Amino acid sequence: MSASIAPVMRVGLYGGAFDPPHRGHVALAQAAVSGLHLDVLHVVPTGQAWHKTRDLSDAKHRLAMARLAFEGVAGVVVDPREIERHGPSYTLVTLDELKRRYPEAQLFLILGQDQAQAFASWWRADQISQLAIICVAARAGFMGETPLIDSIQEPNGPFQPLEMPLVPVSATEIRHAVAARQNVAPLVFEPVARYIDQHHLYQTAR
Ligand SMILES: Nc1ncnc2c1ncn2[C@@H]1O[C@H](COP(=O)(O)OP(=O)(O)OP(=O)(O)O)[C@@H](O)[C@H]1O
Ligand SMILES: O=C(O)c1ccc[n+]([C@@H]2O[C@H](COP(=O)([O-])O)[C@@H](O)[C@H]2O)c1
Repeated sequence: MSASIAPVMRVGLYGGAFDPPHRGHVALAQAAVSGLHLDVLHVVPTGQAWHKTRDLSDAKHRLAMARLAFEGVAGVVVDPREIERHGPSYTLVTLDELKRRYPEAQLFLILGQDQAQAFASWWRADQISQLAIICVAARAGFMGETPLIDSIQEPNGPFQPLEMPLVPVSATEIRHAVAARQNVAPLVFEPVARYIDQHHLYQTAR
């Protein structure tokens, strides 16, 4: 009788400021879970975004909104580990932690195209690509004339494309729309819109 071999677990990491989380974020998470056959996708709101010039909104709000946005999305857990950790939120550290939690798993790092284009500037980027398969979704506004597959293969990348319909929305646009008292219903899910309203977030554009 031959012993059966357990399939390798497939674990994803999808980090972001989620300030606020929007329909593009949820579409990307869904595309990752289904397209990559993930057993679990850790959605990790950033603690300290060393790479952003703007101060992020309070972590407690971003975490609460991420929980509302991703509630009920199959395969997703919202994971506060970067918010609970001290110091800058380096993705390599988070991947190391996930590797310790799932020692036998294949790890996948999920990015939108803008972050893939900035990837060379990340902390210890070369080590990240040894720990995880990096999967990149096309993002409206970042395509230019270059098809996704060409642009993500240079200058340094072992990137794989992640199929996803283009969702033309950004958190910046939402913060500006809220500050301008415009309707953000087409861009965020209703519980997130309600949270923004109840907590008076984004009253001035940043
Ligand atoms: N509409 C979208 N389509 C595809 N990927 C997206 C989209 N919005 C965000 N992402 C990806 O999700 C991750 C987290 O993004 P982030 O939380 O910074 O949102 P954002 O909309 O880019 O915010 P901001 O406008 O404040 O920079 C990044 O990898 C980003 O590329
Ligand atoms: O580790 C790094 O050096 C690093 C540099 C830039 C971005 N990241 C991560 O990439 C994810 C998406 O970033 P952002 O700015 O689009 O929210 C988020 O989890 C960030 O912490 C990570």
